[in-house]
Amino acid sequence: MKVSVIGAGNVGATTVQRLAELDIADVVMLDIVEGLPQGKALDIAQAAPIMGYDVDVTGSNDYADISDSDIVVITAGIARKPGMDRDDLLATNIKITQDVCANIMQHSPEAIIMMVTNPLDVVTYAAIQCTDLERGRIFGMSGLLDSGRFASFIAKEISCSVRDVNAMVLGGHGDSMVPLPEYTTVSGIPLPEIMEKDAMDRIVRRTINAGAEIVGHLKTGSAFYAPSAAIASMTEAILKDTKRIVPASVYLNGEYGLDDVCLGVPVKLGRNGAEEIIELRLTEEQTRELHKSAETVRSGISKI
Ligand SMILES: NC(=O)C1=CN([C@@H]2O[C@H](COP(=O)(O)OP(=O)(O)OC[C@H]3O[C@@H](n4cnc5c(N)ncnc54)[C@H](O)[C@@H]3O)[C@@H](O)[C@H]2O)C=CC1
Ligand SMILES: O=C([O-])CC(=O)C(=O)O
Repeated sequence: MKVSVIGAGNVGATTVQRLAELDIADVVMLDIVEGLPQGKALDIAQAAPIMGYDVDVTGSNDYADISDSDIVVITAGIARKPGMDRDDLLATNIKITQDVCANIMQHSPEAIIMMVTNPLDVVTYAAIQCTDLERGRIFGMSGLLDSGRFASFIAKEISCSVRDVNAMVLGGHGDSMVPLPEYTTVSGIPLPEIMEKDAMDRIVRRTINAGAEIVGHLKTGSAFYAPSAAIASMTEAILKDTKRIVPASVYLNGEYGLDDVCLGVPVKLGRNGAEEIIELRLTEEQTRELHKSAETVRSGISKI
């Protein structure tokens, strides 16, 4: 099997490292900067005998090298700095995404595409417009990351193992995201039964702001360890056809009462990508929040 990662920056290179360590597919890392993907790929390949993985890791500036990929992950684009919103990246990253998608269509048209570049939901919509892939074969990673952050804050708050927390965050990957405490459990126990409302509200707010919190610390860019973990985990679910259910940004065609927009909702991941959209029974308030989030994404889409 073969996975190509476009963009050899923080998210791209860390994703390649994680994928290599999973030992599930050969990996090609591509970037426009000459030498960058080659150097990082060599470094990761030289860790193979020490870490014990057998897959090939190569770096390239030539799209011919991504041919016959099973999955292409797109991380190419600029990242935000303190004081910026993800939407501030739109103009630059849409152009990059259009260029990258045209190249993928030329060199690996059968691949499943996972978008990562921000602003995630708008960029995913733009990528869908540039490709003629079946729905489900192109989607964005964000909800698994946001849910992971939510789960990590919950585990810290109640001092329990993160392994027992199963969190759910829907909506756009931005300030309008919709963490769902009612669909979040700790060892099967619904979160509202074991956490005070004040604490829950505080953790929800921190989850929504989690990307910006890291940007504020790093100053030079944004998060990449947890994002790459989410990408690698989703890639593994697809390659191994595990049918994991995780939130991801997909094109909605009537689901949740929404049309012609990309938004984070639970999907089933398998060999054909996001194979099924799961429709949760939301309360009126949750539905209102999800629709508000869709409006925010739509306003970005109108600027493409
Ligand atoms: N969906 C999500 O949850 C997350 C999304 N992101 C987004 O991922 C993107 C990448 O972030 P980082 O890796 O931290 O940035 P980075 O700046 O470290 O790396 C970006 C890489 O893209 C490359 N690039 C730019 N234009 C290109 C093109 N036309 N073709 C190929 N490569 C190109 C650059 O040379 C650079 O190496 C950003 O837009 C960031 O906002 C980051 C974290 C989470
Ligand atoms: O905050 C950012 O710009 C990067 C990102 O999407 C995240 O870490 O959630």
